[in-house]
Amino acid sequence: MAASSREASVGFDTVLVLDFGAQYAQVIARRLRELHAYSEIVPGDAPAEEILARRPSALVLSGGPASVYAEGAPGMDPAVLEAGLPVLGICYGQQLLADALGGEVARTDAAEFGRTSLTVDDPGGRLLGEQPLAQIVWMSHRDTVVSPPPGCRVLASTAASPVAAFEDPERGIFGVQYHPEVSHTPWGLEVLKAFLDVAGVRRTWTSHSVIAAAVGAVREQVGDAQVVCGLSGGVDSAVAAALVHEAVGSQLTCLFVDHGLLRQDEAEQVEQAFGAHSDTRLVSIKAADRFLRQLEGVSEPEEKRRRIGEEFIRTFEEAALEHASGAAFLVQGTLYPDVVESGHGSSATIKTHHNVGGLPERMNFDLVEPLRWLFKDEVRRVGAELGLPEEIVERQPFPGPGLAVRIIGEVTREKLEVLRAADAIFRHELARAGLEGEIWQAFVVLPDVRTVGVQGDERTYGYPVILRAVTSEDAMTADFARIDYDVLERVTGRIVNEVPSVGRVAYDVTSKPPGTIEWE
Ligand SMILES: Nc1ncnc2c1ncn2[C@@H]1O[C@H](COP(=O)(O)OP(=O)(O)OP(=O)(O)O)[C@@H](O)[C@H]1O
Ligand SMILES: O=c1[nH]c(=O)c2[nH+]cn([C@@H]3O[C@H](COP(=O)(O)O)[C@@H](O)[C@H]3O)c2[nH]1
Ligand SMILES: NC(=O)CC[C@H](N)C(=O)O
Ligand SMILES: [Mg+2]
Repeated sequence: MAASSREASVGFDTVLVLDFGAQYAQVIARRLRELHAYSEIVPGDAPAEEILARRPSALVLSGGPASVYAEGAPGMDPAVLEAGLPVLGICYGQQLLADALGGEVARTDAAEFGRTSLTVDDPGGRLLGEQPLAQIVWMSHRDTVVSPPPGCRVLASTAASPVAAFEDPERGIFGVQYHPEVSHTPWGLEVLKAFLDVAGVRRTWTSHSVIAAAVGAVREQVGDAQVVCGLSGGVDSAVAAALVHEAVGSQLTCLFVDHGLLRQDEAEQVEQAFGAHSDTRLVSIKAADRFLRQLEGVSEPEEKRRRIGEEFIRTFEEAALEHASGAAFLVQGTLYPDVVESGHGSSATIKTHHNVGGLPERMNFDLVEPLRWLFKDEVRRVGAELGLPEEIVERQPFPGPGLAVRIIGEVTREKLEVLRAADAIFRHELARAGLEGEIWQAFVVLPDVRTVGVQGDERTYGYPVILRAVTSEDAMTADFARIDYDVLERVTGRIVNEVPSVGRVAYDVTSKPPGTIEWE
């Protein structure tokens, strides 16, 4: 069905991150890619054949919540280590490596969480050889390696970790107790870079080479067949469409669906932006009635996504018959975080994004997803490189299920109107205050409750709305935006005055985690 990972990595040296349940295995993959080494995440316990079939040039073992000496602790197929690939273990990964190779791991008396002072005791090694002897690292552990595997030299220590880093470059074995992937470890990126250098990983993964590889893979996948692309006006589908257009030109027809869950004036704006300056055929489909019918009486978020995902596919199928000679390939702008959050590998399912887990079992399409292995910032760079205008490349994300996941409970036409009006005011005022650039996403949420107020000496009993604005790097983590109270006051004043049924406005100050960006 979907393009396999092997197609994505053709022509690039690949570093596989074996995930042992780390909170942010993605962050390791991101950092490696920042260093221009292509990286993907696989479940830590995947069979050796599966891992080696990807022809990795090196492996990184992630952190994880378990203790290696505990019963049932996640481990790896021993044949993976026997293959002799360069390996870097991080935290749990380091402990696993030590345990597998004859070292010793034990619980320490003093756990280390957060900022920790590290001493490089042996500056003669490859991993830390170029680094300051005293430095700050970020730790998150209770267990520690007390003796390294025979043949490995100890490079560094902290108060609670006698073996905070070890290596045997001859055998390609490296381990660090701390987290080089997080920005709180100032010399962390240098650790990863040193590892890639010793491992001989070629760092050739750039937007330019990504485009060349993706264009080739798309051509090979679709041949001279007709292709349709779900185009939302968002960054991901715009970049996916541009890539596919580059690959197969006039075989591509883009389908924009107005499902009645879009923001104020959005349909017209998308039609204008993409109809005007693009040489790709764009078909605009009015489908509000059928989507809203599917959502009648539905309040559970996963069920909303599933129904919307299915209705998208049915709409695309009909449109492909009518406008694209029954095209059997569907291009989607699916990104890596969509895949990860929908419960890929060993990560938990947070929400089944409509375009991944929300897809129906039966459909008449093979998927073409050239961005399935990319993070958002990487997609933006690819878009810029393909020459897409800045207003498209820098656009804030908007979820495919649209306002349906911002109306808590059942979606009705009346609630859609209330939310659209409030949302337009919030975004307009942010733009006026010049804050759009620093905010990842800003929107309004309509909860399923009523609230008492007083306006013009009269009791009101209307909706509260919640303003949500976040900063983020890749939507995997996020923080609430520190918006000026004056701006919030202006927004609130306008909303309660201009949207009659809203009597109260709140600002959401939750980060992700523990919240998610959307409320559903
Ligand atoms: N209104 C729509 N019409 C057609 N296709 C859509 C629509 N909304 C979403 N899709 C499809 O679902 C995919 C996933 O949606 P998603 O919102 O994650 O991406 P995007 O809209 O392209 O970019 P962004 O994340 O920046 O909003 C899109 O890339 C597109 O293929
Ligand atoms: O196309 C989409 N289909 C979905 O079902 C979906 N759910 C969340 N999002 C968007 O994904 C990013 C992360 O959102 P969360 O923190 O709410 O999980 C944010 O950018 C969200 O807007 C979706 N996009
Ligand atoms: N962050 C981690 O990988 C923790 C590893 C292990 N659970 C410990 O406490 O040491
Ligand atoms: Mg979108």
